[in-house]
Amino acid sequence: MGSIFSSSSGGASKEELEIAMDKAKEIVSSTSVVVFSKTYCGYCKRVKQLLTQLGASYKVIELDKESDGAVVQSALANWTGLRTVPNVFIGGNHIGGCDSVTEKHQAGQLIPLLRSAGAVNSE
Ligand SMILES: N[C@@H](CCC(=O)N[C@@H](CS)C(=O)NCC(=O)O)C(=O)O
Repeated sequence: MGSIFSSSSGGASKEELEIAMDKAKEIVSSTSVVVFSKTYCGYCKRVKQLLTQLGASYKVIELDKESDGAVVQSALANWTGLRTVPNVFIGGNHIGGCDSVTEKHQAGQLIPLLRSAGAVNSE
């Protein structure tokens, strides 16, 4: 039985957090690029636009549309230390939020990461 606070990010039970963590890890390990996002989040839109512009294939999990989205967000925070969205993973590695993705792109590191993850063509 879930906690009565299970819909809030701060009140998930240990079991709910473990289930959400397993789910997040399964998605990250089986997908080359994952953006944990919220539909109304401008930073998320920026990241999704950049990835689209670079021709990358990526999976988006809109946490505000998932019934367990708040718990998944808490599990991601425990795992990565990042409480906000977007929360981006490439090739199974944690990249971070919009600022980190943008910095990597400006440093010329994003496209190589996307290539080695098989998310863009590598010619
Ligand atoms: N500096 C962060 C900003 C991200 C941010 O502030 N995201 C907001 C949504 S637009 C957020 O996650 N707020 C808390 C929440 O929605 O739980 C980044 O570069 O990703």
